[in-house]
Amino acid sequence: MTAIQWQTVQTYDDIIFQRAEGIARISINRPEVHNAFRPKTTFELIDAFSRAREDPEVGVILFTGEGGRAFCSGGDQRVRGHGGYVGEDNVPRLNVTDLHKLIRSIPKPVIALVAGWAIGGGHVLHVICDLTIAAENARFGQTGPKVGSFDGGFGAIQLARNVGQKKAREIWYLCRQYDAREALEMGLVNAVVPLEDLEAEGVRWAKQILKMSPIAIRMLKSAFNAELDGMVGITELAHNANMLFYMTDEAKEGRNAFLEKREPAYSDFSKFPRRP
Ligand SMILES: CC(C)(COP(=O)(O)OP(=O)(O)OC[C@H]1O[C@@H](n2cnc3c(N)ncnc32)[C@H](O)[C@@H]1OP(=O)(O)O)[C@@H](O)C(=O)NCCC(=O)NCCSC(=O)c1cc(O)c2ccccc2c1O
Repeated sequence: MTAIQWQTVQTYDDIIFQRAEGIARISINRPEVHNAFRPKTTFELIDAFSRAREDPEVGVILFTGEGGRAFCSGGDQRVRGHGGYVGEDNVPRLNVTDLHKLIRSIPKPVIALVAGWAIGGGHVLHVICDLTIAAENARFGQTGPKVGSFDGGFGAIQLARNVGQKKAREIWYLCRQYDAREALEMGLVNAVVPLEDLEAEGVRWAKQILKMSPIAIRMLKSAFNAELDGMVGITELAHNANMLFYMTDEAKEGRNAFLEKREPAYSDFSKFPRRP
């Protein structure tokens, strides 16, 4: 049972976006196809995640799928066309890349709550999340080489960071499926709980994180990413340092001197120590 009263934030066709007590809940709502995503689903997810990012009341995001039988089964193969997934505008695209980058860089923890299938591109989505809590009925795996696809981005590289190179290659080369216990053993998920407790457990983890320092959590996510994300990761960490610097009197002295049009030299930084 979930002891939380979710409020709808925004209404969409393919997803549900709710919020309560500092937690956002974003859920794929296409249970008839095991929550496979089409371009519209992905655009809606990007919109909801962006709103959750901008919302100062939200500290943690739960990412899940409706129906209890699937988190997500990846790209909707019925609309897979020539060079991508085809949306209502008839244009083929792989817009899930933008969702991957957003979940990666959003400065708030994203927790995947996986019931049932997390497979193909749906598996990649949980791999990218900061944490994963699995229900006992969860099943994990990649299908790309079976269905003529592959994800050489976070789907391969972050997976290898999570479970090690040998296991990641096994998962991709053999396209086997793994149950929740196996997933826990290999470090693919953080915890396994009964299906009926999944959401409550996610809320419990989120509430524990919400008690922590938001800036400490933000800097940690940024630091974990920076090691792996090259110039983009270092840029995010560096700009978080900017955010902290802008909070100091030293940085404010520079801004004030400019605004006050002080002459001849703008700023007076002499009172600020040069620390060891
Ligand atoms: C997940 C399954 C193993 C479940 O099998 P099960 O027997 O339990 O259920 P059904 O197969 O009967 O499924 C019920 C119902 O759902 C439909 N369905 C399931 N998955 C999809 C799907 N992905 N697309 C469309 N429809 C789906 C299924 O057809 C049934 O409908 P009915 O009308 O027949 O009742 C099994 O369903 C399964 O293997 N699913 C496919 C998993 C898969 O291969 N996914 C795609 C992988 S590729 C991908 O996701 C991908 C997407 C991207 O955007 C990328 C972008 C960039 C790089 C790579 C990308 C990428 O790899």
